[in-house]
Amino acid sequence: MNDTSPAGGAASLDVSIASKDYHSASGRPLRALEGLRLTLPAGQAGAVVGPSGCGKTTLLRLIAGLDKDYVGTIVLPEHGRLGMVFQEPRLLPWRSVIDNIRVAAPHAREDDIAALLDELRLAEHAAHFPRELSLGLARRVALARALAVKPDLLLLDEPLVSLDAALAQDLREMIARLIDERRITTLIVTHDLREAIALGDRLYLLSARPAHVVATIDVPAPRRALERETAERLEAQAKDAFAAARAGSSQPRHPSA
Ligand SMILES: Nc1ncnc2c1ncn2[C@@H]1O[C@H](COP(=O)(O)OP(=O)(O)OP(=O)(O)O)[C@@H](O)[C@H]1O
Repeated sequence: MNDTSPAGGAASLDVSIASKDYHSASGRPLRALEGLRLTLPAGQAGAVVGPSGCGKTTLLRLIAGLDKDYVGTIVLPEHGRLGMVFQEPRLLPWRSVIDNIRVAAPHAREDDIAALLDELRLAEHAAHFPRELSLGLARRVALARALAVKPDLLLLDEPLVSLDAALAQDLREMIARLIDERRITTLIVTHDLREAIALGDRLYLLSARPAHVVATIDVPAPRRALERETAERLEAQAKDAFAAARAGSSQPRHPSA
């Protein structure tokens, strides 16, 4: 019924999900995704934006191979090594920060781990335990852990949610720099359009549940130098596409940015 596989030479992420149903305790099916297709070119950052409860986390879980109960095909970038950061950092509580990273990436070189800790401003926390970390710090450790495996695909689920504005901006800039420098194919899930525009090279706008892509918008490069005017234009364009989808004219389209 489904197929999740590393690409045989192709480097992009290709997702084609005919349907994903959940089954409630009463046995009534709940359709989370239907006819959802997206392609993310290698080395790019894609941002999946959609209303609360539309199926964003479900989509990430399918791509990560954590849930295989769906109808469709998912082709991962070559080699298919995944790094994932969940909304909750999910660190091992009995391990220090550096050991959390070592356990997840046993083949990582110590100097690569040290460089990651430096880049994420975690060096002074290397010996700390998760209970000693704020949510913002724990997210950074989770990100370091995901990057330490040198993923072919990085999956980020609402990386900035529940952080105050200053911390969110700080982490957003760190993520943008890391994925730009390392050219990691990255898929970010968010409910926040501005966050998506700040982090994504390409935006995938999802409909309400059952989710499908109602529009794909390319963010003009270079993303980091995006002018406020351009960002505002993209935001308006995305809002129009969401409104059109809600009004029922939700034909998939690819407006030029
Ligand atoms: N294990 C499950 N069993 C039954 N229903 C589920 C399960 N997981 C998710 N759902 C339902 O599937 C739908 C999509 O959920 P999902 O968490 O993927 O949405 P989301 O867009 O990530 O939501 P949010 O923005 O609130 O994080 C929701 O209606 C949710 O209640």
